[in-house]
Amino acid sequence: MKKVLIAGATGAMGQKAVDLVNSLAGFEITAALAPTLTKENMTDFHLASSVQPYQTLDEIEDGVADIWIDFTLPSAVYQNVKFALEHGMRPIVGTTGLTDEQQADLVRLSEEKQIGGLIAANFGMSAVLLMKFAQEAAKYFPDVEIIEMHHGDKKDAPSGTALSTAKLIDQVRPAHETNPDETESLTGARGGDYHGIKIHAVRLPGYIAHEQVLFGGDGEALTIRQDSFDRQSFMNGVKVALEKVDGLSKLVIGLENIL
Ligand SMILES: NC(=O)C1=CN([C@@H]2O[C@H](COP(=O)(O)OP(=O)(O)OC[C@H]3O[C@@H](n4cnc5c(N)ncnc54)[C@H](OP(=O)(O)O)[C@@H]3O)[C@@H](O)[C@H]2O)C=CC1
Ligand SMILES: O=C(O)C1=N[C@H](C(=O)O)C[C@H](O)C1
Repeated sequence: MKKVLIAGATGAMGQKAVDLVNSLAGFEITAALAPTLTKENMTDFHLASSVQPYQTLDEIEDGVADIWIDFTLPSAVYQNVKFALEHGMRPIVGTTGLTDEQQADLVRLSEEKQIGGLIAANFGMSAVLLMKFAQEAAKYFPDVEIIEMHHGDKKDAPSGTALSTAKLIDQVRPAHETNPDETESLTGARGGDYHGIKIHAVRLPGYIAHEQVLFGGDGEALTIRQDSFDRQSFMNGVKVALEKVDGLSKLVIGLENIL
């Protein structure tokens, strides 16, 4: 039986992860971490009374879990994953907001400790395919902008998926010219900028997680779009990660690299 700790167990994604692990044979939630989680309110979050609740990292005992699932906050994820690796737990990380330096640092630590895990900006198949198709299209359409649309509670912008999409496009797109005369009469009107790729972040109630990649060419355009209508859609990817994490020898970046 693999022992699992869920960090962010009280959150929107953490709750989906709790239900997933509760439903899987061969895995057991033994611990959960969230600042407001207590012995008293644990069952409200579908956690069995045998689960050890923690509110802070320094309370967590050695050996309490083999696998660390993380759906927390951009401000917490680096310390969490570092803690997991330093205490022999295999991280499966969905939380966004890690900088390139933080990610590289965690990969180095995982190599040093020889502990496998996964960091995935998006566990949904439609988003993984969107990123793959967008990278392919960028070889032929260097003029591209990204629009990501999320629920109003999202803390980080742009989304991790949009940033990953921009990085993948940046790896392959040919050099191209931008309009040197462009100005903004309203700051931010042209969106965020990743190496010349504009990213526009929309936050509205009713939305869950959606992304469009717009390519423009001479007299034609290509739009690639994905929609996550239900957070349950991310759980297929988390399940694959749970099944494969034992076979990984370091932190892998991107769900596509373990499929
Ligand atoms: N990779 C993917 O496929 C997906 C990734 N995400 C990402 O997952 C993350 C979480 O999203 P979501 O569930 O919507 O967010 P929520 O705000 O709903 O949940 C955040 C959770 O983190 C907990 N938390 C807050 N601070 C800490 C801390 N210092 N240590 C540990 N836990 C903490 C909160 O606990 P409390 O309730 O006690 O405050 C809560 O349980 C985001 O980064 C989001 O972008 C989201 C969807 C899919
Ligand atoms: O906060 C969310 O909801 C999501 N976060 C991830 C991201 O930032 O890309 C994945 C998905 O977009 C949902």
